[in-house]
Amino acid sequence: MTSSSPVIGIIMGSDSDLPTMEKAIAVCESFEIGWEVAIVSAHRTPEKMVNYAKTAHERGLKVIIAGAGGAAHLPGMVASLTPLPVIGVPVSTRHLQGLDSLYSIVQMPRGIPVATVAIGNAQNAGLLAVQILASHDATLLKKIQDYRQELKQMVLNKQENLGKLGYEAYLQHIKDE
Ligand SMILES: Nc1c(C(=O)O)ncn1[C@@H]1O[C@H](COP(=O)(O)O)[C@@H](O)[C@H]1O
Repeated sequence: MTSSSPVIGIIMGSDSDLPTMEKAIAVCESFEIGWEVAIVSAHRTPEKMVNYAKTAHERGLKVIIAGAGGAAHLPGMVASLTPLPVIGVPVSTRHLQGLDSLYSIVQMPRGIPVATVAIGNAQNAGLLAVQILASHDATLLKKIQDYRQELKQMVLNKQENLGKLGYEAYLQHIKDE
C-alpha cells in the first residue's frame, strides 16, 4: 500500500459502493499516490460530510473522488463545501441501473462543478484525479504518458493478433479469456 500522505480523498455514501470505488483506489496505488478512503453520506452522516469537505484542503488533500448511488447528493454537496476539485462517480443501482445516480450527480448548477465520469467508472475517476495532480508534477505527467503508451500498445497487439489468427479464431480466443 502506498505510504505517502493522502492527496486523493476517496469517499462514498455506503460500504456497498466499495466494489465499484475500489477501482479508483487501484489507480492511486498503481501511480503510487497517497489516498484515503471514507464512508461519508450526505443523508446518513450529514455532519461528518460537512466536516470532511470543509477540512479536506487543510488536511492536504488535492482532489476528492465521491461515489454514490440513487439519490446521489454526496458529490454535489461535498463540492459545495470544498474549494478542491470533486470527481463524481455514479454508482449503478438495481432498479434504475445508475441513471438516477448519473442524473443526480451530473446536473450541477452553475458555479459548483462536479466532474462526472460514466456510471460505475471509478477507474476513470482515479485517472482524472491523477491527471489533475500531474498538471503540476512532471514525474507524474511522464507516468501518465507511459500509461497511455501501454494502452496504445495493448490495442495494437490485439489488432496484430486479430490479423494473425483471423476473425473466427480470434473471436474464440477472446471468448475463452
Ligand atoms: N447516495 C447516497 C448517499 C448520499 O448521497 O449522501 N448516501 C448513501 N447513498 C447511497 O445509497 C446507496 C445504497 O446504500 P446501502 O447499500 O447502504 O443501502 C449507496 O449506493 C449509497 O451511495
